[in-house]
Formats: sequence, C-alpha cells, structure tokens
Amino acid sequence: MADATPGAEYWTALGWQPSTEQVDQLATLQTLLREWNEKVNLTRLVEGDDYWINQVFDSLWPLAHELKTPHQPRTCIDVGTGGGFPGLAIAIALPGSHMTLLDSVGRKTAAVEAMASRLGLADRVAVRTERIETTGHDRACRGQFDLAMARAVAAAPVVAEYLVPLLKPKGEALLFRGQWSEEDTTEFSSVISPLKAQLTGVQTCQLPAKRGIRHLLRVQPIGSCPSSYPRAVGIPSRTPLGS
Ligand SMILES: C[S@@+](CC[C@H](N)C(=O)[O-])C[C@H]1O[C@@H](n2cnc3c(N)ncnc32)[C@H](O)[C@@H]1O
Repeated sequence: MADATPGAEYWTALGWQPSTEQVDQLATLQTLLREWNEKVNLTRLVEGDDYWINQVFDSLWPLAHELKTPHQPRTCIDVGTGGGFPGLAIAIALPGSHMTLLDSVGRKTAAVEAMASRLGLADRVAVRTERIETTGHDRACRGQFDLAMARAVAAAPVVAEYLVPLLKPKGEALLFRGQWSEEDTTEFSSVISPLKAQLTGVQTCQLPAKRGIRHLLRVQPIGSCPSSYPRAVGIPSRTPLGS
C-alpha cells in the first residue's frame, strides 16, 4: 500500500498541478521502490516525507519552467539514475518527454527498467547500462539531448564533463547540487570553459518541512564540445577539470 499522497499545498509549493493519473503514478512508483528495495539496494528514501520531499519534490522543483509546457517534446537523459531519480519522476511529470535513464550498475538499471514498464512508461523511457564516459562518445547519444541531468553523482566539474557532450547546441545541463557558494560559482565558471560551455544560472530552493537547501546549476554550450571530452573511463573523477 502506498502512503497518503500529499495535500494541495505541496503541489502549490512545487508550482505544478499534476493530473490524477500522474499522482497515481508517483504513488505507484513509491510502492515499486519498496518492492525493488528488498532485492536491490536502491535508496533509503522511500517512506513519507523522505519519498515525497527528498525524492519527488527534490527531483521536480528544478523543472519549474519545463513543467509549464509538459507536452513539449524533449529528449532528456538522467546520468547516474540509481533508483530512478530524478529521471522517473520527471518522465511522469513531462508526458511529452523521452527519457534515457543511465547507470553503470546493471542491478539498478534492471530495477529501473522494470519500474518504468510497470508505470506504463516503456515507450518513452530507455535504459542504458554503461559508464557515461563511454556514452558520451556514442553517436546515438552525443549531441542528442535537450536536457541532460544528474543528481548526487560526482563533484560539479566531473558532472559537467559527463553532461555537456550529450547536449544539442541549444540544450541545457541541469546539475542538482546540495550546498553551493558564490566562490563555487566563480571557480566552476572558469573550470568548464574547456568544454565550450557556460554557467547560465544558479537557482536555490528551500525544501518543504525544512529539509534543507538545494541548488540547481544550469549549463549551456557556447560551441561544439571538443571530441576529447569526456575523457576515458575514470579520468574525469580521478582528475576533475580544474584540478
Ligand atoms: C549516489 S547515486 C545517486 C542516484 C540518483 N541519481 C539519486 O539522486 O538518488 C550515484 C549513481 O551514479 C552512478 N554513477 C556514478 N558514476 C557513474 C558513471 N561514470 N557512469 C554511469 N553511472 C555512474 C552510480 O552507479 C550510482 O548509481
């Protein structure tokens, strides 16, 4: 059984009015996560506010702009999706989107693929089991996405190297961060210049119920990302840009 779904004030805080079907899908996702968590260690954030705030709200607040045009066709990729966040929540909230969920751990992608199928999303959710450093050089993915995103995967310069090569010329990388400072902004802006990309915005959100501050970095290409990026598997995290 899923918990009670959140009240109207929750959706108002998010600035999004989901359909009944979308609320049902999010509640079903919670049930599926519980089931899969017994077989695969996906996430500990499954119950009550841990789920509705730290998973669902935290996945969707950065998409406030996109949630206004949910049926617009968009190609999206969630890199290091783990148990399916933010990607599955966004696939539910943006019915016009095609979402690729990527993780290098096969047990996780198998669970995420099964959950997407049970949610009726199989026709617009693709799953890849791969290191992103490899995906970034695959012609089927390089330069193909309107939105490339990652939450809790690596330090910001590492994530930028993972995401920028995947973007269309007018695409956008969404880097979900916890703490972030003005000093970080200055440093990060110069660190990503070799990728031919620029930081176009930093947004801040206080999660409901005082569950902490979150930041979102928006990064856009200013030219064609050099073919040397992403560097070989393991190099971006061992020797992050700017180190
Ligand atoms: C801490 S989990 C975060 C999962 C999810 N994004 C979330 O916020 O709950 C990080 C995930 O990123 C994946 N990951 C890390 N580096 C990766 C890489 N280079 N390529 C593919 N997946 C990677 C890990 O396997 C792991 O599942």
